[in-house]
Amino acid sequence: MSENITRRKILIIEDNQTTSLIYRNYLGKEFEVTVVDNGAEALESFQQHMADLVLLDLNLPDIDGIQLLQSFREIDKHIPIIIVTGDSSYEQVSKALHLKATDYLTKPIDRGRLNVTIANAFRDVRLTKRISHLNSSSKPYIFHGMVGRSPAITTIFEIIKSAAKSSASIFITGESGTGKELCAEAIHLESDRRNRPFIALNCAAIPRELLESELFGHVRGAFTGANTERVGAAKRADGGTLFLDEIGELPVDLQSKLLRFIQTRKFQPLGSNELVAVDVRFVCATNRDPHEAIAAGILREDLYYRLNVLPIHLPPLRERGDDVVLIARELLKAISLEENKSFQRYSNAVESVFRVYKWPGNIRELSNTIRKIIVLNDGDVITPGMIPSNLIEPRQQITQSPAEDSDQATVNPLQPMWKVEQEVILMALKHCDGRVRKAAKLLEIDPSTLYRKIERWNLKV
Ligand SMILES: Nc1ncnc2c1ncn2[C@@H]1O[C@H](COP(=O)(O)OP(=O)(O)OP(=O)(O)O)[C@@H](O)[C@H]1O
Repeated sequence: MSENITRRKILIIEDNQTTSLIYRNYLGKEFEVTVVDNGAEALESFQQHMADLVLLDLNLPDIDGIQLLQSFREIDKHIPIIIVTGDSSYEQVSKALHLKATDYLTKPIDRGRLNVTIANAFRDVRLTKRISHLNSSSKPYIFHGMVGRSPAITTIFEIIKSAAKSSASIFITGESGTGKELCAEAIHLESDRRNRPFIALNCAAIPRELLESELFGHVRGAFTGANTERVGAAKRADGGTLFLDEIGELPVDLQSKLLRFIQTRKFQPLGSNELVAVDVRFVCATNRDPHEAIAAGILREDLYYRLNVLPIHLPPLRERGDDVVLIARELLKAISLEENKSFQRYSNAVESVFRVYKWPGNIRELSNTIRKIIVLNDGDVITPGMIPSNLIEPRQQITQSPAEDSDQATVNPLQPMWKVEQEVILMALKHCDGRVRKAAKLLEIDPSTLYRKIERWNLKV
């Protein structure tokens, strides 16, 4: 290795001398560390681009740490900023994460956790750079069944590829229906374990009293009704991947057993005195916010940190831009075939509705909606009249937030012309049950003009 490799720089903002000494001791060998003990100096250092990563204590003598974080983000959107709190107040952490802090640590600082958190933050920056390079070239958009071309999802494809190479545990978060199980399978299929089993256990779908036996198995006679021996998911996954979905639903005492299993790679089936050793890769998922689950005492913090070596957050469908249409088209092909129907495509207006609707149930909701449309209708083209009415709420397609609307109202009592036009078009569409031609007739304009306006403003018909 070259002697001249520049060490990465970490800016530490910490007013407690003992803590900053500990940081120097933990990080000084690997990184070039600069420590400042107040907000003013921190801002000055930051503005001079002295750092590749920032460790920011939120409780500073001269300035509110949250404010400082906000200023840093205004200067640099991408630099990893890890915040440090003394009291792990969820409110403060949540505020900081909302302001795009990369991660957080609570005091006292644990050396292992500090190293993992910093390594993850640097990894994310590397990936972001690779992704922006990839996004400038054309690329396939189906990855192990996951459809998408948006930067939000191609970032995930890259994370999966790089994470699959290691054996480290992976913690997937994301709203319900965002594809967490599909993502876990993709990790397995990308890894060297692909020819060994992928075992998924949905902790929310199994009665609590049966969970331990489902996970670790039991010997005959372990409990009333255990007439035969049962091999649990942990053993069945030997050599492969064990996917624990809805990990927050595991009772806390079972979470301790799982933690021991992860640490030792050994477990005891129910009713047995013998330890069974296996080689498994852990992937787990939750649709809860893990920090909230920890604060609520539902998820053990030590288990979370054990599993969260490589975090993956799946973005909701509404943040994946035009992927919604790409996914909808793939689903149309597959479901039409399954249901023996002849649908070939969506009308432009329907695709506009898909783009504007927020999809709270994400891809599962999209898939269910498309199946419902296909089952209940016939033809080649899916048209607005076939769409369930819950997808079409008045004013939903005007993308301004209510805050923007009210600002506008206080400053200027008159509406801009485009807005008046949008409202009239929406009223007409609503009046005509989304039938564009009928609405065009009512408005005395050409249907093609109306279609163009619907497209341009992404109006929901
Ligand atoms: N990017 C994608 N492209 C196409 N289909 C997808 C994509 N992501 C998910 N799906 C499909 O959406 C459905 C929901 O996915 P999955 O079960 O993996 O979500 P989940 O996040 O695990 O949901 P839950 O939190 O409710 O368990 C599945 O049918 C899956 O095949």
